[in-house]
Amino acid sequence: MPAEVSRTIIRLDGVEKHFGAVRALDGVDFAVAEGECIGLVGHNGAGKSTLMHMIAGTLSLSGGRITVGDTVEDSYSILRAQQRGIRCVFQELSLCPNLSVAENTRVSHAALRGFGWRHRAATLISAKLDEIFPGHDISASDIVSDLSIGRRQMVEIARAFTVTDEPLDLVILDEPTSSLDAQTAGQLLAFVRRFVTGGKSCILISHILGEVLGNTDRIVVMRDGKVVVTDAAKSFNRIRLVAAMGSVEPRQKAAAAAAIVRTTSLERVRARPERQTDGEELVAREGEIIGLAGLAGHGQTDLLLAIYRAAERRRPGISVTAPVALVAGDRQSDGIFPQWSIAANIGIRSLNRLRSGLLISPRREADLAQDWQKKIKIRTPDMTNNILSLSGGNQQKALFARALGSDAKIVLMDDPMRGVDIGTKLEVYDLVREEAQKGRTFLWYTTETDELDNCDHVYVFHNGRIVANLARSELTEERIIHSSFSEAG
Ligand SMILES: Nc1ncnc2c1ncn2[C@@H]1O[C@H](COP(=O)(O)OP(=O)(O)OP(=O)(O)O)[C@@H](O)[C@H]1O
Repeated sequence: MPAEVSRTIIRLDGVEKHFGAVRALDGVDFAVAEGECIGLVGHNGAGKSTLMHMIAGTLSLSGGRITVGDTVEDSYSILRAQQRGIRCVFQELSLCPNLSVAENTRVSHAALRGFGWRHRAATLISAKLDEIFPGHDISASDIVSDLSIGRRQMVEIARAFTVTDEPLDLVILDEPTSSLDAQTAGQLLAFVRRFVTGGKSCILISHILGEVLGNTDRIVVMRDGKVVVTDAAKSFNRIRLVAAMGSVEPRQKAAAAAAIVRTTSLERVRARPERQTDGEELVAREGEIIGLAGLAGHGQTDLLLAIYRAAERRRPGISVTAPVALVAGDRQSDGIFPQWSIAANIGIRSLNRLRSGLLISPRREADLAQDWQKKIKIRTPDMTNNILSLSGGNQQKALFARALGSDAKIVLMDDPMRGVDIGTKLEVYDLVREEAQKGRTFLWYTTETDELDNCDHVYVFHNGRIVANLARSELTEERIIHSSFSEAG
């Protein structure tokens, strides 16, 4: 990026944001130049999303100053940001579920009105989906609630890049690849490079450090509400980046390689996907960590949910022999109870243990919550705060605590590490392996190939069927991708 000649799109000076006692932003200076892609990284709760809310105008400042172009903005707002060509794709998706993809496009473009607006909206969004995600199978007439979370994320991203009568200079992408499989994420990152090469700007927030190192021009590291390091992306490697975030150096490969001794072959789950016709089944035993892999939306989540339901009520083709807990991947729609405290959200799966007589003991609930707050570092001053006061990654940690803190012998994980920072991820991997050693069974769907290193063996899915069963020694990215495109017999 030729910094001296580039126009500054937006500048923040000494920006503060307080939520009660929490200083989410504590004097942040930050600027975006024309034609650059900035990578923004930091631990869960570091303040990344809050900073993006400032730039997108969705939250007001507690202190400091915002300048867009040459204008100091005194009453900056979401409307003003849009007029100045600034858009944001937030972590929590904002599409209206009961509307179609085209109708959702109309919602963010007032210019799409009058006769034939529906057709114009459909053409606009379809063209952008084709440009960013060639080969996608989303129709403009699809109703959003019928789409998988990954496809919803694709629509939300494509919509942010559509242009009618308002300018478009800067797009903020807050963990945009969290629900996308590796191939779709690659399409998006390639598009982002084309976008910035064309003179536009992007801010990319991601916990997948390879994405940031490989696709951005400049990296900004946040820690506890402050910007602690800003430098050219090429001056970082993984070790420097992880150190700047204040986390430990990744060691999962070595740890995962540690021999896992199985003492029993007690079968816990046996499940055949509905569309499986060749007799192949998923089998999970006591103390095993079983991976589910393949392109997103190819039946992995469906099978986990079927197993979850089978624990309640018999289903053909599935046998489950012990209590089950689920860590949902889509925390917005089936994970958290938004009206409840963090502690209540964690305790809900352990009510029997928390009961004192007929009532839930607040003391026991608080103890359980505190114990897990320490174990996986849920960043909050008070576990009785509402769950929505947590950053996205910390909400995800609370869902982990709910499942691991329960008495379930079988834990189903539906791509649960999305949005969890690298330091915590490694601790959770250790925890999962420890729990497996003690006899728990894990079924773990993940879109991050690295995570499969923690598994004893991995079932690869394609078109709703198991197409390969790979032992840990056979696991390579190429092998998984190759299997992902093959057909079951
Ligand atoms: N509405 C709110 N009420 C109270 N506290 C909040 C609210 N929103 C954010 N916070 C707090 O502000 C801090 C920064 O949160 P933020 O969401 O910006 O973090 P983040 O870096 O985006 O984290 P993650 O990687 O988990 O998404 C956290 O301590 C969070 O709990």
